[in-house]
Amino acid sequence: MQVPPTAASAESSPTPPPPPPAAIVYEGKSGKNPLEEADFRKMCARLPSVLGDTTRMAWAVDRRGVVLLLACQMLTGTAAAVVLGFTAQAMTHLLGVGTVSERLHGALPALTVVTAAAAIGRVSGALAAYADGRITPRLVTEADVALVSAVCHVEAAAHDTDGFADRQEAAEVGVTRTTYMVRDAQRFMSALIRMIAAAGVITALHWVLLPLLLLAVLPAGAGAVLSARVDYETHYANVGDRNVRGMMRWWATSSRNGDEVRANGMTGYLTYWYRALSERIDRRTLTAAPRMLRITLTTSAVGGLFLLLTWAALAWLASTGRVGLAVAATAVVGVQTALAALSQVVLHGAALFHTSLYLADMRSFLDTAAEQAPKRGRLTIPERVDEIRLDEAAYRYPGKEEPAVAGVSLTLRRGEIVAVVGENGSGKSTLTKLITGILLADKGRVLWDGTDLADADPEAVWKRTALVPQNFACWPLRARENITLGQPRTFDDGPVWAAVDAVGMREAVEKLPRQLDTLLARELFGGAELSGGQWQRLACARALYRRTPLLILDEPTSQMDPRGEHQIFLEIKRIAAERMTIVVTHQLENTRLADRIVVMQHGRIIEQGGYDDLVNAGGLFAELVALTQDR
Ligand SMILES: Nc1ncnc2c1ncn2[C@@H]1O[C@H](COP(=O)(O)OP(=O)(O)OP(=O)(O)O)[C@@H](O)[C@H]1O
Repeated sequence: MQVPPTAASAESSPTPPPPPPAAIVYEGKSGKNPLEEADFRKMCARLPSVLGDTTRMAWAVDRRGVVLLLACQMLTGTAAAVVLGFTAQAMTHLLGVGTVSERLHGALPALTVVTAAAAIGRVSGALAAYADGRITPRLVTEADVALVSAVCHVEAAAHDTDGFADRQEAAEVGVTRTTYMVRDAQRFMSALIRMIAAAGVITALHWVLLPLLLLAVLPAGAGAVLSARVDYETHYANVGDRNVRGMMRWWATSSRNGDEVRANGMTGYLTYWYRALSERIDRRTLTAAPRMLRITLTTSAVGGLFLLLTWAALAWLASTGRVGLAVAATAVVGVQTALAALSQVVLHGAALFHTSLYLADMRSFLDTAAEQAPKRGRLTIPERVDEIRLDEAAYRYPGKEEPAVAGVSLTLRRGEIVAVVGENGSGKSTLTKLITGILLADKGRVLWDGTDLADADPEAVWKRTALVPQNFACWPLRARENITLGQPRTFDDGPVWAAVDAVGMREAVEKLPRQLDTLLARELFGGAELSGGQWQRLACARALYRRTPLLILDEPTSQMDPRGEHQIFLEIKRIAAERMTIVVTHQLENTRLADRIVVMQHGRIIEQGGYDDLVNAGGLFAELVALTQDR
């Protein structure tokens, strides 16, 4: 394996050092950290809504679990209050007057209650953890499925908008954080209840203890929230890099790209790249560590000072006789309990707040995705379509100066085969996306038997389309689902085998270990793999199986042998009468089968006609044909 030269060796090397990963800087709306303007008060004010949201989401997945959780929390809190209250009573007896046995006897009823309440507290705590265990997995699944579904449902154009993938990555983190949501909320709530109970008891003993106690814990609270903020800032700064690292990880380690990686000697560069990017992420994370340390040290010092004051105040109250010894002893227990509960409130409150930041990313992404879901009309498309008409249709990708399709007028009729040709980037694939309504024209219209695609339900349109895209998917599904895409037409496999035959794949499928039931993923146990051309044949079978009024094949035979290609084009001709067929191709010989050839350049149609007419016309088509013959 060739390792890229280091900076030192690069100096003596005649080749330049490998370039570091590109820096990705996002600007604009989605590049703004939502925390930049948030302050401590706003953060605290956010907790009730986070609790409300958590409850609502949990309620939607498991009502009984939520009821159990809430009941357990009330019980835990009450038990804590009872323990503290009766400890105070027991103290009064134990530190009161009389013999040891008389004092113990007097304290016994209170001690019994303390024991029972403590036991109830433990049991309800365990039940609360059980309820959390019931709710959380389903909550995570719901959030995960909501995210996958939202991404699958957005307009295709949404993927081209600035920062979409990064916001999706941030939302993915939100989904994983859902795991902690209920746990954090539950711990926060039970600490809060314990704290209120303890604070009540302390205030009853002497009011001055309460403000001192609060002052002792608040700095720790501020510290925890500030640390959460620093942590989130780091996370936010790393979103872009993590996103591209995740993509590269898949590309570099997937066996699909393994041959290219190895034979092109890319392993060294890819691992260098991966390490370099990971180190950049680490550097940002490490920069945050000293800030975190400063925050923790400062807030702990201030908190410790106030705690000292609390104990001093208690000593002063007891030594000056302002409170009795029994009360002072109870106060010690109360202060300890309240302090522990307050620290927990602060800790879990900060954790909850922290989690809420990630969840907010998830929610905001889901909201954005909902806004970017198709908002077109509800018109349906009948089973039979006779004509598709493009009326000065144009489309410009976001962030591009020039339109990819710059005003195309074209009419396709049932029974017709139209070949679309043109040089790379001339707008052929974009045109097919406009015809199928994957993209909606910015200007002009696309009409299916008079129905404007902007007014039609996209699902209704896509029920009538079949597409073999240039970059087709090799689904890790069984061979059967790779053809039907999970939409069987009959209970038997007749139509599936018909599609297999149409692309000449019967022999190959019959040789698979479990024929149509074979999992087509070498990476999975029991899975099998097809060759590149066989996968492409399967992608064609998938489109042919659908039997729709519109069939679009974008470079359908680029990986096929002549026999496969011949077979596909025979099939296209055989079924052409019942549909409109569009074939995008650079194999100009294949355009001979078309009724009409459309030549595109810079997003416009510059020539149209039959093969011989266009060759004789001496235009771009003739030039391209001549180039194919110049060997
Ligand atoms: N998702 C996208 N975002 C931005 N620009 C795009 C996108 N897809 C395509 N383009 C641009 O639109 C123009 C037309 O692309 P299109 O894929 O339609 O060309 P094509 O004729 O199909 O090319 P090819 O023969 O290489 O497949 C090109 O300039 C391309 O860079």
